[in-house]
Formats: sequence, C-alpha cells, structure tokens
Amino acid sequence: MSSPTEKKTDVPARHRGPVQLRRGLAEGTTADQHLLDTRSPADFTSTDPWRVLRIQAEFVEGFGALADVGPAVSVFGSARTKPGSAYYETGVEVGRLLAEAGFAVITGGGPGSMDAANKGAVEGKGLSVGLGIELPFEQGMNQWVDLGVNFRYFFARKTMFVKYAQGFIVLPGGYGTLDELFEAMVLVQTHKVTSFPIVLIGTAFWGPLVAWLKDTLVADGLVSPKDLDIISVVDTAEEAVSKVVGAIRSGEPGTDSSGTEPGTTAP
Ligand SMILES: CC(C)=CCNc1ncnc2c1ncn2[C@@H]1O[C@H](COP(=O)(O)O)[C@@H](O)[C@H]1O
Repeated sequence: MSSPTEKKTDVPARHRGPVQLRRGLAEGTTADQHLLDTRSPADFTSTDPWRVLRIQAEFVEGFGALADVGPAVSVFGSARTKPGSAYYETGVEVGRLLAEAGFAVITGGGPGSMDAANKGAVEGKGLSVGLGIELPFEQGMNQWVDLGVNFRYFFARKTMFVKYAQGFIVLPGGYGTLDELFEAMVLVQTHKVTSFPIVLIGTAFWGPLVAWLKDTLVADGLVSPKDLDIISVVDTAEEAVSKVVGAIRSGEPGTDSSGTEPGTTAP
C-alpha cells in the first residue's frame, strides 16, 4: 500500500496479460496488435509452441474420432506383406474372426498386413479402423479402412493403438512392428496397462526373438523371467483370436502363467 504522502509514479506502465511492464520493458506491441498486424511469413508453423498445439490437436481429434469404437483389438504387422502370401491370408483371417467376435479391428491403415486385417474386418462385418501416419513416401489409407484418422506424429498415433484396444495381435514385421510390439510390452511390464494380452503369430518367425529374450535378457538379469509371460506365440489366426478374446473376456493378460499384477497408473 502506498502512503497518502507518497508521490504517485507517472512512469507509464503497459500490461501484457497479468504482467505489468515499465520503462524499457514497456516498449513493444500488445499481443492483439502482434496477432492482427503482422504479415510475417509462415515460419511460425515450424516453431515448437506451434507444434505443441498441433500435437494437442492430434490427441483431441483422435480421442474424438475413436471414442465410440467399442471393444477393439489392434493388429500389427509388416507394411510389405504381399497380398496372397500366407501371412496376408492369416491377417485377413485375424480381422474376420475378430469382427465376428464383436471386436473392432484397429491397424496402422497402411498396406500389407494392415490392409489384410482391415479387409478381414470388413468381410466379418465389423468396424474396420485405420490410424494412418504421414510418411515421406505417402501411400494413403488402404481401401478397407472404414473409419480412418491420419496422424503426423508416431507417438500420438501409438497412444491411440493402446488406448482404444484391449489387446494386440502381431504378425511378422520389421522395425515398425517391433516398435509397436515393444512399446506395448513395456506398458504391460510397467503396469501402465493391465489385462492387455499380446499374441504373436508365427512360431518360426518369432521363436528366435523369444529365445534371445530368454537366453540373453533373462539370463543377464535385464528382465525378469515373468516378463516373458507378457507375450505368447501361436501359429494360426484362430489360436491368436481365441487367446486374445478369451483373455480380454476373463480380464487376464492372456498369457500361460500371468506374472503381471494389477497396475495402478493410466496409460
Ligand atoms: C510399403 C511401405 C513401407 C509403406 C509404409 N506405410 C505405412 N503406413 C502405415 N503404417 C505403417 C507404414 N509403415 C509402417 N507402419 C507402421 O509400422 C508397422 C509396420 O512396420 P514394418 O513394415 O513392420 O516396419 C505397422 O503396424 C504400422 O503401424
């Protein structure tokens, strides 16, 4: 409080939101002026604050578009799987069986195994969802996606795969597939998601990886033996779907001997 005898300052003040500025700091324009007056080039769209808004918008759009998807399983696998190949046909079968069991099928919306699982979902008269990603070698959403959302950022898109699915089925694939698989494994291991079955199809393909997890990671004490139970490996679409659906319905992680305890944190 100023005393009645204290001379009121005549140094003008400027306000920027809740902040009061005087002297040298008071120079400049108001936020409104800046917004309406500037005819600057579009460089601001590549600044981090702008990107934060775009990232936020991806979450808002994704949450909005997928809120009503209902029970769903995400299916992953190589973008390079050829139509007509055995793994492609397995992907179609997975999508169809999931749809017939009342589950929406969520994929990355691209070609190969994604195309296969989306096709199966359509054939099984289920909801066929594609979460596309903007890539330099843009391919567009596959023709079997009925509800599609396109993302700029992998990390925003990956949140949707987990948030709107109750389990994962993984067909053979490359780095993209492994990235999605290991992200899910870490989320289960760290109890960020619970009751989340992850079933891999193809013992010949996945066997060496599982052996390495056991013989190297477990042997070196880098993961615990029960962490191996987070995934299970089968050979057919029928086994994969029945394992995932059974685990979802019983609230179990879908493994042969569950080592995971109920978690406490949100994904
Ligand atoms: C032919 C080609 C490379 C097309 C790329 N087009 C893509 N479109 C959508 N999702 C993709 C694409 N490539 C990789 N992904 C993501 O990564 C996984 C497959 O990667 P990969 O082929 O296993 O490593 C998919 O489950 C998907 O979520």
